[in-house]
Amino acid sequence: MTFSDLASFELLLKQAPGPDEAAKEAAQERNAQLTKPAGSLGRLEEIGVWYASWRGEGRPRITHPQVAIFAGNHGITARGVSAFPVEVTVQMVANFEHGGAAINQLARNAGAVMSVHPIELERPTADFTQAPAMSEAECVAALKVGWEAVDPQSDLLVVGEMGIGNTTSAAALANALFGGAASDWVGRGTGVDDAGLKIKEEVCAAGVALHAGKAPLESLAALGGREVAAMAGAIARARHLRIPVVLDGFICCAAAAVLEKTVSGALDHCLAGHVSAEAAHGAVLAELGKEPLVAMGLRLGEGSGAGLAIPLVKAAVECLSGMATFAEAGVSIT
Ligand SMILES: O=C(O)c1ccc[n+]([C@@H]2O[C@H](COP(=O)([O-])O)[C@@H](O)[C@H]2O)c1
Ligand SMILES: Cc1cc2nc[nH]c2cc1C
Repeated sequence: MTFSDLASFELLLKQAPGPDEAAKEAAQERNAQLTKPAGSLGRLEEIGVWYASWRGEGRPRITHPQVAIFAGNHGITARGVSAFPVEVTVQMVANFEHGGAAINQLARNAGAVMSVHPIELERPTADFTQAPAMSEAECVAALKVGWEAVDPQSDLLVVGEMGIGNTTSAAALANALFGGAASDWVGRGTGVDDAGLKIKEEVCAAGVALHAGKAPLESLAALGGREVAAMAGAIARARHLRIPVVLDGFICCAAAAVLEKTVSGALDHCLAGHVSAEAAHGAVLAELGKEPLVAMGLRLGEGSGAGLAIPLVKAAVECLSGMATFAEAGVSIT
């Protein structure tokens, strides 16, 4: 299964499998018999049943979580939209590869295997206030990096990103997808001051105006970045492989939103891992109808919020599949 242009990628999105209703019913039935008052594990119960429905098993386990980190560089960094220099992208890729980043610790903490995918860092995207950030072919190539990064053997996926300037790209994408004003979607990213925030707003508004009226996947090419497209590709592939996904912060969710806006329900196999401190992340989650698992004020990206949430998803599945039923434990119901 593959794609060669945005139209064939869209077709794949439309052909994606849905949840397994028999597995869902089996998990619900099992959940109802476990040694606890009905509903007393709260959202853990919902998450366990949701996970079972995507895996097609009434009593699943999570043994092979995967964290895939994508990196890209952005032409709009020349406009002064970040608190950090563009070289930090490649430097952080080296840090990921050497195990020194926050996500390395969070992935290990979660028992996840981590892969790092720098995408043509030496060739930044075009400044989207002047031209589309990527051609269709460049966007398709980046979608494919994500598509191919997913290990078919994994049973939970986190996608994360690294890309100086990408909160501006994500803000423009969210603005194009959801409407409103640039000021609704820009935030401080790595920590820009008020002057930087104003530049971000202008850059976002100019990009959205230049590329107005495009379909969501075309907006991804016009306003996104290579790491943004790769995350979208990975999330779409995970759906085909029935691998549930934990979404990360603002940039990850902007990438995911492209899929949802292309095909409604395209993110039904995804949970929101956390709500980032980036100003508009909550609004993106609200648009996607996702309730975050964790709200701890993170605004790092690189998959960190989702990595932090993996153990919660594991906990839900362990309870569903590992607990004894009332009958097995000899615990009285009445
Ligand atoms: O995930 C988030 O919500 C998030 C919020 C703020 C910043 N980031 C990270 O910071 C970088 C982008 O910030 P900036 O200021 O360069 O646009 C990029 O590498 C992201 O991983 C990520
Ligand atoms: C140091 C640093 C680490 C990051 N990790 C993800 N985005 C980042 C941005 C910066 C600046």
